[in-house]
Amino acid sequence: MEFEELVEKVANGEIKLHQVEKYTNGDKKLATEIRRKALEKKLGVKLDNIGHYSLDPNQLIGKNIENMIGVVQIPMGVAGPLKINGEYAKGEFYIPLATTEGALVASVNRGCSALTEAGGVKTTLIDDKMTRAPLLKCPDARRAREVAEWVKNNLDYLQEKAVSKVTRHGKLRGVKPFIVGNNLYLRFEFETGDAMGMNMVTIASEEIMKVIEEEFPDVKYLALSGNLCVDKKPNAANFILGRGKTVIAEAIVPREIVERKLKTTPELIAEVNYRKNLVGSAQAGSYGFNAHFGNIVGAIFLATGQDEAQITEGSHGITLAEVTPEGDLYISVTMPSLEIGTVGGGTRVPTQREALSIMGVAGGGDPPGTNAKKFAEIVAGAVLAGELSLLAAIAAKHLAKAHKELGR
Ligand SMILES: CC(C)(COP(=O)([O-])OP(=O)([O-])OC[C@H]1O[C@@H](n2cnc3c(N)ncnc32)[C@H](O)[C@@H]1OP(=O)([O-])[O-])[C@@H](O)C(=O)NCCC(=O)NCCSC(=O)C[C@@](C)(O)CC(=O)[O-]
Ligand SMILES: NC(=O)C1=CN([C@@H]2O[C@H](COP(=O)(O)OP(=O)(O)OC[C@H]3O[C@@H](n4cnc5c(N)ncnc54)[C@H](OP(=O)(O)O)[C@@H]3O)[C@@H](O)[C@H]2O)C=CC1
Repeated sequence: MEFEELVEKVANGEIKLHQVEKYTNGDKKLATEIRRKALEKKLGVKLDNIGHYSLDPNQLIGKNIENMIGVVQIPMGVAGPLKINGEYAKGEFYIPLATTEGALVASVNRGCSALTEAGGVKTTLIDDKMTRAPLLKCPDARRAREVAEWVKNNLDYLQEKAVSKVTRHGKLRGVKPFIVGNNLYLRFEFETGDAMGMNMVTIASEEIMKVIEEEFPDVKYLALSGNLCVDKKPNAANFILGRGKTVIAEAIVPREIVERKLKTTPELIAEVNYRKNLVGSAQAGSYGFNAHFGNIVGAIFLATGQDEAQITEGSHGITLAEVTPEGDLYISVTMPSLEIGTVGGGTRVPTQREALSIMGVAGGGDPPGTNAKKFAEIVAGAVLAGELSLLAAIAAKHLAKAHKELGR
């Protein structure tokens, strides 16, 4: 069939959007063009910019996207250099940020400048795991408790019998059972190397369920995700137990730098932080005891091919600010659930992979897991820079002015 005829048939519904590849000999780039042209025709709109891209749909469709019609472009800026004294990230880093919010990159850049001049950010990884919590319906709570005990005592067996069959890097390292009435939620914890790990742990958890169904025929495996994982929703479980990387970034910023570069004082930053980020957030019932983790996490996620829905949990966390006995500023960010990876998912899209390469974290680490850990430390450092700058701007009453000048 000719191009125009195919466009017409897709526009009038004779060929469904997801069936176009059947008529292009599997050429996904051509199918992408046909879908977009058909949509233009049907809706009477022009989609020229969406149709302008360097990515190859043949590499993306079937791995990263379905019904592809083109690409959305988000401007990418860079903040830095940011000096990080981490356990995995050591040195000065530039941070790619994809955003359309004017003043955001300038703000993170200012934070990087102040922190680097102050000697850098110290980062500490507290925990690293990806979780999946299948749901089992048991005859009663007592049976649920028995099953949970069996699972706790048989992790090595489950690793060997189930997990190792479907992944090399995925390792079952723990389980936290929750019982509600006759429902059993098994929150499995896995190491996932450099992958964020959701596909890996989902596939592994299904294998585990097969073993459990065999072992406990009276127990009904009902759902692979029982919502105690917890994926892509604000929640207390991840805030308390952690998910993905749990990471802390901290720094001491000398008073002189706070006054010169941030136009305020350590005392005012500490007071604004206490009354806004701690008291204000408590009153709001928020899991974000911070000013804008979501801004920096979101911009880095979009730039580097992370799962954008997990910005939700990335926005959880606490910012602390206090004046040291020497009169300088101590500031820290504690991020309980930063779900990120440097392999898999959107990280293999060429533009996103280039963004990861700016930080020296594209692909798998040697040994596996070290690249993702390094990336987590860099993200936490960037979040600290963003918090410092925004808190300072609010303390100095510069927020509205900054957004008038850079954001409209
Ligand atoms: C805008 C600034 C940085 C000006 O800050 P300033 O101190 O007036 O700027 P400056 O010209 O004196 O320069 C100081 C440093 O800022 C950086 N800088 C300065 N200008 C630029 C620029 N154009 N591009 C890149 N970097 C820039 C740069 O690093 C420079 O130092 P240097 O490196 O030159 O030694 C400051 O006012 C600021 O950070 N404001 C806060 C803006 C912000 O954080 N916005 C985030 C979004 S707000 C939001 O979405 C969340 C919110 C607020 O609703 C959450 C909540 O409820 O709290
Ligand atoms: N399935 C679901 O329920 C959900 C899926 N997602 C999506 O899942 C995707 C991410 O899943 P994820 O599991 O991270 O990625 P992948 O599914 O791509 O799994 C990672 C792959 O990389 C391989 N690998 C090679 N080198 C390494 C290394 N150094 N460290 C770790 N793995 C390595 C793994 O092999 P091996 O396994 O043999 O170790 C595996 O095949 C995203 O697209 C996300 O949007 C998000 C939420 C839920």
